[in-house]
Amino acid sequence: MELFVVNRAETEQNQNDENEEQAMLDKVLKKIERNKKIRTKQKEKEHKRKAAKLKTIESRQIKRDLKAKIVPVPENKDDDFIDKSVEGFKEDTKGGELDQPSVSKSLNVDPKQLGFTILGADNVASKSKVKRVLPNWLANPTVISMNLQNLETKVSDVKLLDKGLRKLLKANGIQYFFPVQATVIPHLLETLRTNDFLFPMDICVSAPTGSGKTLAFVLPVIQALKRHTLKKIRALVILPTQDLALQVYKTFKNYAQNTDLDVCLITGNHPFKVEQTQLLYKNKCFGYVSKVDILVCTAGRLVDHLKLTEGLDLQYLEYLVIDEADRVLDNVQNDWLYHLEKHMSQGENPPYSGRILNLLTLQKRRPPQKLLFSATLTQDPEKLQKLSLFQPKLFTTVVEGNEGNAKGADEQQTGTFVGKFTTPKELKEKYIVTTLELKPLCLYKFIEVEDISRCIVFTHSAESAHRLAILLRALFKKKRKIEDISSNLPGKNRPQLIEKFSRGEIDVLVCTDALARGIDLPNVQCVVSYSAPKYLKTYIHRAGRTARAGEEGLAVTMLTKPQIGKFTSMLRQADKTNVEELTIPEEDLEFLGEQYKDSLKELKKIVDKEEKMELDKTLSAKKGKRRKRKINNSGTSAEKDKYSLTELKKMEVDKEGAMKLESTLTAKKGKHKKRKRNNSDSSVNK
Ligand SMILES: Nc1ncnc2c1ncn2[C@@H]1O[C@H](COP(=O)(O)OP(=O)(O)OP(=O)(O)O)[C@@H](O)[C@H]1O
Repeated sequence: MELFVVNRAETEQNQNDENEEQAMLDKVLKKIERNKKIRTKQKEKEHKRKAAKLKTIESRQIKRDLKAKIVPVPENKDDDFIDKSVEGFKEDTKGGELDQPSVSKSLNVDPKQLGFTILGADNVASKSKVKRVLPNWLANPTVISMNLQNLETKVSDVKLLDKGLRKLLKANGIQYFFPVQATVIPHLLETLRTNDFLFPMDICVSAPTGSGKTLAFVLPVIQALKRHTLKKIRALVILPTQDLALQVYKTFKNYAQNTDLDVCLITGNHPFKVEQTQLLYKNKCFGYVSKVDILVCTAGRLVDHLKLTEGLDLQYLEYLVIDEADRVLDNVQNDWLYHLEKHMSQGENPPYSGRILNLLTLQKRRPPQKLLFSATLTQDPEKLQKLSLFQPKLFTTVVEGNEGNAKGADEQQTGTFVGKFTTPKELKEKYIVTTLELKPLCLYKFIEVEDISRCIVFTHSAESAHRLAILLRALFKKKRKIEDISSNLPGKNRPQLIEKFSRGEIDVLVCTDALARGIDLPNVQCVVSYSAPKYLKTYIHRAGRTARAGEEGLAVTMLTKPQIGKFTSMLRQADKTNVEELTIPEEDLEFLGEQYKDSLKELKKIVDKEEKMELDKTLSAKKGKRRKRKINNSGTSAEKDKYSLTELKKMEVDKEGAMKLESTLTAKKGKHKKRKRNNSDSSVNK
């Protein structure tokens, strides 16, 4: 029985195993079947995908063939966006129809109907150039003549101009107005008549260097302000550099001499406190009172005063003049416009929220009239937008072709005129090709051969200006008086040097671009760009230091061979295609070899000496600082007082403070002496 039981159990066990095996087998078979199905599906998909790909490639090929022959944009003669000079744009002279390609014809595809460029084509026709669309006021300016030779407008003919000002002009030798003055002055005087009931329209003036832009704003501003006697800052004139601000200040002073108007200059050339006292004073009854009607300043110094001068009030501003406007607007470091607007919005409700200069018109308050001037005025509407110009008007000169025809005339009629940077007609331009090693010698030879006696040389840095001046001095010996001027020079010395050059006491002035803009120096025969200018604007302003006010002048640029291409293409932007090369034969330079070597040695000697002096100076300054620290830490109070007195005197910052300190010191000394005497007397008595 037991055995039977065991056998039965074994057969049952075997049966179970077989079943399990079968189930497993079924499972595997099912899995294989499923995988097979998936694979065939995938294969089908792959097949379909390949077929589709083949189809797209074929269709693309067809499109490409088609595209290669058709013109993408349908004809529209009035469309400014189509640059008709683009290759492929062929006009049928008979019917004005587009040149229909044969393939498109055969495929029965009309490019006019297509009207779009087919993407992905190999032979893509070059894209048509997108033309700038300017605001109407920029596209349709009032064109000013560039001719300073045949002047037509007599000063006495401009009856709108005040008699006193006309007299002063004559006294200064001005009989006729230059074209920019003849156009802008009457316009501003005319708006002055309507200012009381209409908000004044802002103006932008773009005219060549030396064409008399300064008087175009100085005279109307003086005439407008002298009508009322309210002592408030009513005109703010912003300039990019100290030297230029000083020059404009002098012009204002000159023409405001017979009026009650007070002109003030703030550029940082004087201590801050001194400038503050020039601007205003504090009255016990009325608080802060302005001493100024016309404020001439640099943007940076204006920001300092807006932030720190209590009582400075620009709420009564009638004119905001920005000379060299493109340069001033580029001045982002101090963000003068933001600070000015913030200042002008003081007391506004709601408080400052940006663009106050425009908000004023919305709030029906008279905004200051903005007058922008430059020889290279920006035509970037976005930059001008920053100033929130109110119904602006553009006055500009046009580039004249060789035949004397104004090129811009046609464009002006079509409303696409954008103007170009222009230089005076009297300016001659040349370039000299040389190597870096021979450049100074080349310059020397050029000045000598051309017999140039009044010349400005521009270099890229203060250091190179200084070294070039030393080298030229060594080369010329005493034949020419040469000086260098740069921002490294202390503030007071710069105007002195400029004055000296104006008086003719300096023959060659080597400088950096700090002097490139606006500076009006008489009778400059030639301007040399010793370092090639990087930008067209820089070139135009440098060259503009000569050929001013209708005089003749020469601008020479020194180039190395690799610089020629970039220079000529830069000039092409201003339509200058005939600037000639001026050759200085190398043979002429060869026999100067010994002289050049000696001069270089002298340069090295002087530079070494200067560097040593500079080092000594820094060392003594450090010593001074250490001494100061020592005295502050451990010195007696008498020593401290004496030290701070000398420091104050040195700085000339607070003369009153220095005097007070001096008097307390002498009083202390007196007391000390008295005490000593008393002591000795008492000891004698004893
Ligand atoms: N109507 C005029 N007749 C004679 N000379 C003039 C006249 N107007 C201005 N000038 C003189 O022309 C020179 C150049 O004038 P101004 O400095 O105003 O030129 P600008 O256009 O401002 O030049 P820049 O763009 O370089 O600043 C000055 O010496 C000035 O005295």
